[in-house]
Amino acid sequence: MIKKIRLLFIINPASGKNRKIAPQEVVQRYFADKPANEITLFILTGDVKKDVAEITALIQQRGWNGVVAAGGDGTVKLVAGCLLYTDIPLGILPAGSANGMARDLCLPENWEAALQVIADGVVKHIDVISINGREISVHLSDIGLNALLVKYFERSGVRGMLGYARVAFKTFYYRQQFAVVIDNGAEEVRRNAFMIVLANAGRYGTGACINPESDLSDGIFEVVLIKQLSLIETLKMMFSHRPFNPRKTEIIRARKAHIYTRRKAEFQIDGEYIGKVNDINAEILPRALVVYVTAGR
Ligand SMILES: Nc1ncnc2c1ncn2[C@@H]1O[C@H](COP(=O)(O)OP(=O)(O)OP(=O)(O)O)[C@@H](O)[C@H]1O
Repeated sequence: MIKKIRLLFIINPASGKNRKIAPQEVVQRYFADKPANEITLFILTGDVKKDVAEITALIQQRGWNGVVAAGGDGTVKLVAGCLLYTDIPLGILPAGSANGMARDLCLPENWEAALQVIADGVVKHIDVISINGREISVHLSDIGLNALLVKYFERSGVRGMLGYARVAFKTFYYRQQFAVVIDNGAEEVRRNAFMIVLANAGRYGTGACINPESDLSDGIFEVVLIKQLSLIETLKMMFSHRPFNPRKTEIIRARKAHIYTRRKAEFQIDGEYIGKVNDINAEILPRALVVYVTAGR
């Protein structure tokens, strides 16, 4: 008997700026010869509050087999927030410009192959980080240098690798160290750092490995401190995709952490610039989210 699946697709029309074909076309084409399946499309409007309210209501209305985020990490985060503790699996159609979470889950970049992963129905429970009790981070959040890069990048409107490199050099030029106190319940650590990462996952969308200890289902997250930063090191991490020099980083494992910076610093969550902060309470929500994964991974 053919298994019937009922899927809700949340599509971000603004993700992956330069794409030639809309994800909904690929979804409709993929399911055209599978009429037993029921597909519903929801196109995000950009009004986050309204979108979240409508998606939450839709999720509660019907028995979905899965809800798919078609977009980048920001879209994945938005949909994940609506699915926490529901046991409804989250699928990812990597339609963003960088797709860090899809990469960390080793999902295929090709959309038909990514849809096949969802149709295959293999799932895994993963952790999520709660931030200040009102936000979640599924992938990587950080304070300092990279958040400044995200801010410049969002505001500059530039696209593509060359535009990214230009903004990255500008960010690097204006880098600043700041004093930070990190308390994970077991110890209080005082350091100077250029950047502090709250890492559920391991790699940025560029492929740069920031957290070699990443395990999405281990019930802990890593606080990664970048204490020294040279241009060569940064380029190496961005383009060779090897982990950052361990002598210049420090990794603190935590279930809960309080992070305090004397001076306010830039903050980003899953690729979205949040603003300046100096006080963050982060806590792991173990296995709060179910995701579709490639069989055998
Ligand atoms: N209809 C829309 N118009 C404009 N912006 C939108 C719309 N829907 C969602 N957004 C915004 O898109 C952002 C999320 O984009 P997302 O991160 O998924 O894509 P991306 O930036 O292309 O990908 P990546 O994070 O992989 O670089 C959110 O800030 C969200 O508010």
